[in-house]
Amino acid sequence: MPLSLVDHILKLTPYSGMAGDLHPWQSALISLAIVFVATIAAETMYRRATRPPFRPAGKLCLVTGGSTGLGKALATSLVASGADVVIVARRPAELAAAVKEMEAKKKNASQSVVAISADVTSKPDIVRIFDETKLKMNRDPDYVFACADFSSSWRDTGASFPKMFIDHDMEDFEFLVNLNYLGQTYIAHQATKRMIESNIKDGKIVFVSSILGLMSFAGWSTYSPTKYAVRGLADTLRNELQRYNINIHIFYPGTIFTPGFEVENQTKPQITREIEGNDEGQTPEECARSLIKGLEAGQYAITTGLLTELLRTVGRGVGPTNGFFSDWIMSGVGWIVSSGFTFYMDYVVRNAKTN
Ligand SMILES: NC(=O)C1=CN([C@@H]2O[C@H](COP(=O)(O)OP(=O)(O)OC[C@H]3O[C@@H](n4cnc5c(N)ncnc54)[C@H](OP(=O)(O)O)[C@@H]3O)[C@@H](O)[C@H]2O)C=CC1
Ligand SMILES: CCCCCCCCCCCCCCCC(=O)[C@@H](N)CO
Repeated sequence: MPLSLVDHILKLTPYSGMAGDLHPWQSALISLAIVFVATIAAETMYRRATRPPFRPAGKLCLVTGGSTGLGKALATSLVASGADVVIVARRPAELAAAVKEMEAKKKNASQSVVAISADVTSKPDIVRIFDETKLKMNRDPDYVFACADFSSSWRDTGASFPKMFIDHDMEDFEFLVNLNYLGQTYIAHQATKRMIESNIKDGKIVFVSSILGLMSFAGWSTYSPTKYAVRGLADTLRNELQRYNINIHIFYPGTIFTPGFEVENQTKPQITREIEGNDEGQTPEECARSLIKGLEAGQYAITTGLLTELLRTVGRGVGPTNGFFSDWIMSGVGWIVSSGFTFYMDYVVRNAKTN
């Protein structure tokens, strides 16, 4: 029998004695394994060569919602890695306290940490955020992180979340679209303009969605749709802004133990609590670390653990994977698990004694 390609390769190895003895099936299987390993190696090399760089040292980072919770943990970590940071939120006292904490984390004395009090739902404020940044820092931001959220802010609006659909006022829906969806849209829009104007190289805009941008259930009728919407925007801009060398990322955290989380728990229906109880949760610092790890790996869609990984891969739609084969395998598991979730969530809702 003529020698197969595998036999020729075997002859180059310490197993050269086996050349010619292989069954055609064995040859075929070994060939497949070789192709598989070579493809994964090529993919890994290609990803490394093309991944958008994340090097915060010396960069100007703008973090909305940077005074508490995830935004604050993230901004603090950016300061610790040598970045200049601007944090944006409304309440001046929280901003000042956060800046003070961050000052202590600076790597070198020349770094600046600045706070801007502004409302991301106000169009004039959006422009002012970038004008003030330029005035105070003398340049436009390299990286923009859109972390501002409703959670700690509903107290002064009268709106409250989460609730059952029928218990909401119509204004509640409008409020969250303005803050969670339009707030991130406006920030990204203005950031894009400034980055193009200033010819920023490898600029970054990071959107913050949620596990509730990948799945939803009872209690989240106002919030979850805005987090799905953020994904629609991120998917669009990831494609469109490549022309300007602006890299887009979207983050899907699960439960984070933040001030916002405490506030939302005040109105959280029992059903919502019960379903959410399956999520372990993270501290803001752990969550910020997950985000940074994903940025370092150059991932477009970044998650925080197995649960969000399963949902990300099973619901990818059309967009980049974080690994062609690994995501494929993960999505197979996700396919089964997400069907289980559906039965479970419906069971909880149908059998609940009260809302
Ligand atoms: N906590 C959780 O369980 C989860 C949170 N997320 C997401 O993570 C992000 C951060 O959440 P989290 O850390 O819990 O939020 P927090 O409520 O702890 O912090 C919210 C931040 O946003 C600021 N903010 C609120 N409204 C506005 C506004 N109109 N203009 C400017 N700044 C504003 C707040 O300051 P101020 O009120 O002074 O303006 C504060 O700095 C959000 O996008 C949230 O949706 C995702 C998954 C889970
Ligand atoms: C087989 C049975 C398993 C059932 C699994 C169901 C798991 C669901 C976990 C959902 C966690 C929701 C976190 C909300 C995060 C968020 O965005 C809010 N905190 C808003 O701030």
